[in-house]
Amino acid sequence: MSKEQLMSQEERSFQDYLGKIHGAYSSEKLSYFEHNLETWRQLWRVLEMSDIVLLITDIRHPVVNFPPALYEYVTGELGLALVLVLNKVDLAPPALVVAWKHYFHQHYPQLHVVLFTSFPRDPRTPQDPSSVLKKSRRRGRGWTRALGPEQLLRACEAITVGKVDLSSWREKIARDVAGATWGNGSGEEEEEEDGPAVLVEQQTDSAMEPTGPTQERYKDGVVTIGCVGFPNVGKSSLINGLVGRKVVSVSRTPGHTRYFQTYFLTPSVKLCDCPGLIFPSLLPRQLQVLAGIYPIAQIQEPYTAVGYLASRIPVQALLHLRHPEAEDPSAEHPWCAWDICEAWAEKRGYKTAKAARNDVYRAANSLLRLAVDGRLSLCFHPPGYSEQKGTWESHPETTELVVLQGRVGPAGDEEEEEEEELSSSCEEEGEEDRDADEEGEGDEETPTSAPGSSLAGRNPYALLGEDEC
Ligand SMILES: Nc1nc2c(ncn2[C@@H]2O[C@H](COP(=O)(O)OP(=O)(O)OP(=O)(O)O)[C@@H](O)[C@H]2O)c(=O)[nH]1
Repeated sequence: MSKEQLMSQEERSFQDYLGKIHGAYSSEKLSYFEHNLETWRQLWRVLEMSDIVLLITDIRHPVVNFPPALYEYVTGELGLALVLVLNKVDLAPPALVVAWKHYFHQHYPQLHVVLFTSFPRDPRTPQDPSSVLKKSRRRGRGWTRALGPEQLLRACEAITVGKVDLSSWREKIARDVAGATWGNGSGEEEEEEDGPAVLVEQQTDSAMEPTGPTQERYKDGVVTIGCVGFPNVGKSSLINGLVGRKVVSVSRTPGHTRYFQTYFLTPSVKLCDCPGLIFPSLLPRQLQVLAGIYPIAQIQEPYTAVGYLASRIPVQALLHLRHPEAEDPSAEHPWCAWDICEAWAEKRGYKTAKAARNDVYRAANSLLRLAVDGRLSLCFHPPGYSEQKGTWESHPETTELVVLQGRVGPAGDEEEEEEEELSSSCEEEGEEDRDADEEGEGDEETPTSAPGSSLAGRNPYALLGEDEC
């Protein structure tokens, strides 16, 4: 088939596909999903050129980010190894992470499951609740602190056994670990001395040409690892974490990566970063919002999603909110979503421009952003988790994960936190703001402590209810 024939066939099939989906399900039921064929093409091309596919998911809601159709296609039709990366494990209790790992092993036996975080934190150290208002920034050698490269290497060694020499990758990890342990924190200087560690290939039109799934595997002794997943699950951060420094820009705005790029991690390991892509599903709207699938800027009625969040984690306690009608702050008052938004607007000083009333809509958007960013962390459980919680908590892999995270954290000079003015207005998700939204590096502002820390010493994870799944 010529390139033109194939392109037009893809176009037709895609239109058919969209037509069938929209014909079978009402728009209220269907989730927000990718309608741009170019983005799907990038996924197909990345899968075609890969020897191993990494499907990156957010540990807070991994099933939301796991399309079973992709599993079937990659492992069945393409016959490739699929590594499921449960990413951002710093945002979930270790026992829950391990329970999810086993859930996926059990339901999708061909998966290799790897745990990862670019921001490891010692789960034994109680989290300061004022960290809700803080944003972590990574600088210099901070990226070498990622937890998971070693596990990922082991999975790739098991997959490629005898076909590619991955010793250069193993040596790189050893160098990174030594650097992170013995480095003196002035990462940026060291980085410059190291010189460029990776060769970045910008993709041209020819890279977008289909190669067909029969492409030679492990061409020239190089393993190509394709990183795919929903927007905002941390694909770019994971690549930075593997490389050990920032090679890909990271943003909390979903859809930041637009074109796929390849990076040589070592001479025999090539990484390929694919733009995030949302698969269609029948997920309720509130869940789509909290999982970062539905753009917050497009929500007309944010209060139901706030209510969904607040009925699962104690938002008002975590944010030290005072009930708008409370004369006596110690008295118990029933809260509704509107009260929470009103109290948050009051606390943050959000006022409407005209009447200078509390800007409840802005407050609702702000709360949803805190949830999507993971600063108010709502995690979903695999079925049956609550009944077996004790078993998962005492599971040897949980203990291992706690020790591992503790060994990497706490953050040193390489990671800084700063209190952020929480933004929530709709225009902030506009085109021109995307670049401004990119997470910076090297910002040297002094961390500030947030007022009122009576929750200090309490772990917000422990506050999760039992019915979140
Ligand atoms: N807590 C935590 N946050 C993370 C981690 N990895 C990434 N993030 C945050 O998640 C957001 C998205 O990260 P990216 O690496 O840009 O995600 P992406 O999947 O490349 O996003 P797209 O470009 O939209 O496809 C950013 O705010 C990151 O700081 C992690 O391991 N832990």
